[in-house]
Amino acid sequence: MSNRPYIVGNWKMHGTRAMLAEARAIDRAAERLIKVEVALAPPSTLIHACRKEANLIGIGAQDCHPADGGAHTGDISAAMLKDAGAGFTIVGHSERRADHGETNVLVKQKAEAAIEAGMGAIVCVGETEEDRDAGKAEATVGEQLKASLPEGEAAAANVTVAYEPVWAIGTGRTPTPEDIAIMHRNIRAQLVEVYGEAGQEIRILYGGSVKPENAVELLSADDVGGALVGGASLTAESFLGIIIAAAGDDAE
Ligand SMILES: O=C[C@H](O)COP(=O)(O)O
Repeated sequence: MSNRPYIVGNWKMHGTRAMLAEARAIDRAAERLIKVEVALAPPSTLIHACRKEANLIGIGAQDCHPADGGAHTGDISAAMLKDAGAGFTIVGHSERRADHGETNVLVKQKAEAAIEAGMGAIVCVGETEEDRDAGKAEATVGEQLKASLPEGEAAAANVTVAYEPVWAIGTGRTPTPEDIAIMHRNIRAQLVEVYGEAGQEIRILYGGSVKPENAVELLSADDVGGALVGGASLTAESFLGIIIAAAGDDAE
């Protein structure tokens, strides 16, 4: 596992070509922040343009179809995303699980399709507020993970896990660093169970209302390998605030 924190911006359904200036500014600043690995997942329509504008940061997708190709109107395969310039894709984001009824089985197929196409896969998991209130947060995330993690020879080397409590996404609410550490410890144990020693090397990101003001605290929780950032990744100014927080002493 790279020791560098991995900070990924998920632009969700935001961004026209006017936002390429933000990608350019992030890319330019990332040159100085060599201790942080930075990536952006813009909407698919901007992947190619972002790849051309930004040379240093990673560019990825927010989803992919599990099939190689075929009669799937409106969908995009992993190979097409790779061809457009994506080096990874997010799969199983809670917004897709909720809005499109995506199951763990489908998330696993998508992760495997991404890896098969030569990309990385960021597999998202996270409990709802009801799960947490019922004391089922760890069990829920454990079940999601068990059924969503990709199999295959290249899986462990190309998968990243993002723990995103659904109730923390876009709400300004966050778990305590202790709660994050407990969840990441469980996720780590499961990764080792599935992938053996290679599971120790897989990065586990935290996502959910990460902002420049709370990034140091959230990133300091045990076994947090970086952050998956939504709203605060939409401007270079706020995203760089998080990247600088992640860089710590190496910011300048
Ligand atoms: O993919 C990113 C997460 O859903 C977090 O979004 P947020 O930072 O706007 O809470």
